[in-house]
Amino acid sequence: MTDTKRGITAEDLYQICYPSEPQLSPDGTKAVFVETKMDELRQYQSHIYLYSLEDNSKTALTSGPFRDSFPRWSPDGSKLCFVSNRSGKAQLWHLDVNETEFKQITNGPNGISSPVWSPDGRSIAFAAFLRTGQTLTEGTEELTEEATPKSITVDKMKYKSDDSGFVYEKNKQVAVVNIETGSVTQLTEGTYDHAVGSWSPDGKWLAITANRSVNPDIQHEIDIYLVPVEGGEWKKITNSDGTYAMPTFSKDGKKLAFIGSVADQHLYATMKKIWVAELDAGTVQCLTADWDVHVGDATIGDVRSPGHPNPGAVWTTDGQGMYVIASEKGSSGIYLVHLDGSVTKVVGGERNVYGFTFDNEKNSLVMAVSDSLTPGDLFHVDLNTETEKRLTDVNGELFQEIRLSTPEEIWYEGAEGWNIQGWILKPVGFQEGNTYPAILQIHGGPHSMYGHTFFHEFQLLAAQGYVVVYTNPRGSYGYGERFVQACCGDYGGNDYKDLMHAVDYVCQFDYVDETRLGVAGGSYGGFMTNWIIGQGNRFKAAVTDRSICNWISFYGVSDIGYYFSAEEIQANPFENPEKMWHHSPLRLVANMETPLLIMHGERDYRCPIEQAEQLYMTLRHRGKAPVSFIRFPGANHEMSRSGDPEQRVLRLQYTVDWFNQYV
Ligand SMILES: CSCC[C@H](NC=O)C(=O)N[C@@H](C)C(=O)N[C@@H](CO)C(=O)O
Repeated sequence: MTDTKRGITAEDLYQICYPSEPQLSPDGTKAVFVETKMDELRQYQSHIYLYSLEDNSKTALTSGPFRDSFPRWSPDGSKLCFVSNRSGKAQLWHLDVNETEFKQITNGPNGISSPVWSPDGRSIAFAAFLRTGQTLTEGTEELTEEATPKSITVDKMKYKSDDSGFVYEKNKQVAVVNIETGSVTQLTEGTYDHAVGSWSPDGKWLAITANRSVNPDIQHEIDIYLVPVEGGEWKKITNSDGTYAMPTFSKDGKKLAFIGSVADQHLYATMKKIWVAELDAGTVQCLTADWDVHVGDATIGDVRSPGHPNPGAVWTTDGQGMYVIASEKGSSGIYLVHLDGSVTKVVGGERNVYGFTFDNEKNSLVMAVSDSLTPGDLFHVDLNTETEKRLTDVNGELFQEIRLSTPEEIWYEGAEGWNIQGWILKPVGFQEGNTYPAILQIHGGPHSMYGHTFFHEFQLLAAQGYVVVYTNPRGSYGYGERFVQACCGDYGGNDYKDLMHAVDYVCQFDYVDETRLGVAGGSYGGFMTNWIIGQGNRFKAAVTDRSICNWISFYGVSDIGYYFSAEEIQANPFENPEKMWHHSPLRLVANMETPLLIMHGERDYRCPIEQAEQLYMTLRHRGKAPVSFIRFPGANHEMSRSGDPEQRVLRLQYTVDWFNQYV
């Protein structure tokens, strides 16, 4: 039979869509969700859809060239609110389920996010960025952001963020809007960032998070607070000893569950745990202290933008536990954490659960799931019968014409005999007896996890005839706390060896042509790519994206530089510049002879473009290896995942062209 299917292309990105944020209605008969896709102008659109679990119909509730998100049911299920940029900035909108008209509720000067309904359905709490002195005034007063100032006085260290740009004068504040009158009450103020958590069941308290330390530049702790909605004294729940997030009240209002980690020497290289506060007793306890698994979705992909609102800890009705997403060995699933600390896997499998909504009455859920061959779809799970039903197939038509490669999982011996997990993607159209070039892909973070999720770039390389190898070296999530922390202070040491052992492992297969190897990675993965080509000429070509090459300059220019390198490199430029330099690939340029493609976003504040500029200039000056430098105007660190669609496609094309030319 002739295979009429084709390999995936870079431009297929324009067709790929995905659902997210499923939210079951209070009666459990329907779910709303967000579907994100690109329009004919190659701009993102996201719309709110309604899925009826009774007749399996799917209806678009919103449309047009807008980004709609955060759909949330009112407690009685008669209304929906959502966030939309349809009037310019992201504002809160409101929709009566039986009507088609939307009503704008907020008019925050810099947009709003994260709406949460009050239990009586009269108000909605939300978060908004506000400049010092700026307020969320009542009603619909027209407020516009001032023009770019002629000068900027920087008087704090956390003054820019890759995500939000220059935040020198803005802070995230929590407010409550009455949906009938539109009156807004701002609950927080000052030069601190706050985030909305949940309402107490009696509607009197709002659980929020904030870093209100004396010096938030240096003290990174985030605390949980209870704020009385009608005014009065706040209650501080945690003790400024860690970073805590997403507090949710138990149904009886007596407990608060949240996700976080204690701040010891590690801020990032620490797995998130589940915590519970007993509000009357004033105690806080870590429920999962002995569970060596990261709470949250650590999976890294390149189709969905990271940081989709995650349900956090979802209490069971009997208050005896909570459902969470957690990440293990390349998969993320749903787990039930009991109050006694025991944990039951509720939804497993080789896949990436990136969102869910639970129906306690029916003991069922709707989840958003990706796997190696699916960018994302919604599934209904009935936990009584342990049956699953696929609700959407949003890329079904497109993927009918595409031949994808199915990854094969590998476990191999890394440095010090450690067991390392990885995957091999054989070329599309693979034929026994043939040999193929291979590309090693390295993820960033370094505290993230490759896994059972869709990766367009890998499929594209497989379609171009490459074997793609991707593994989780030490530093990755998914294999316990010791594994996550094992790269700290040793960048380019055993993490590098774990990756080289992966290359040795795949080169033992007859189908891999070990004379035709390439290497690619982004961010920390770009650091490692630079490091690898500084070690010798094993690879024929390399692609380094949003990379780090010099920890000394990174310290002062990255939004996280001054504390990220303290933990990850375990050095700073004023006490131990030698160590900073020792771990900097720029130190190794004299050895670099591998043809290198450098790609970087010009507005990347995480790994600023000066990193790419230094590497490019030094390599050009030496003139030993072909080097090409592609700058992406306006792009930030997230460009390859959620940036301008045309830039994303260009980036993929440059990558393929570079490997096709040199490998
Ligand atoms: C504020 S998040 C903490 C820093 C984060 N590290 C996570 O482990 C990070 O941004 N690190 C970059 C250097 C990096 O490697 N980023 C990765 C993962 O987001 C990337 O692919 O860009």
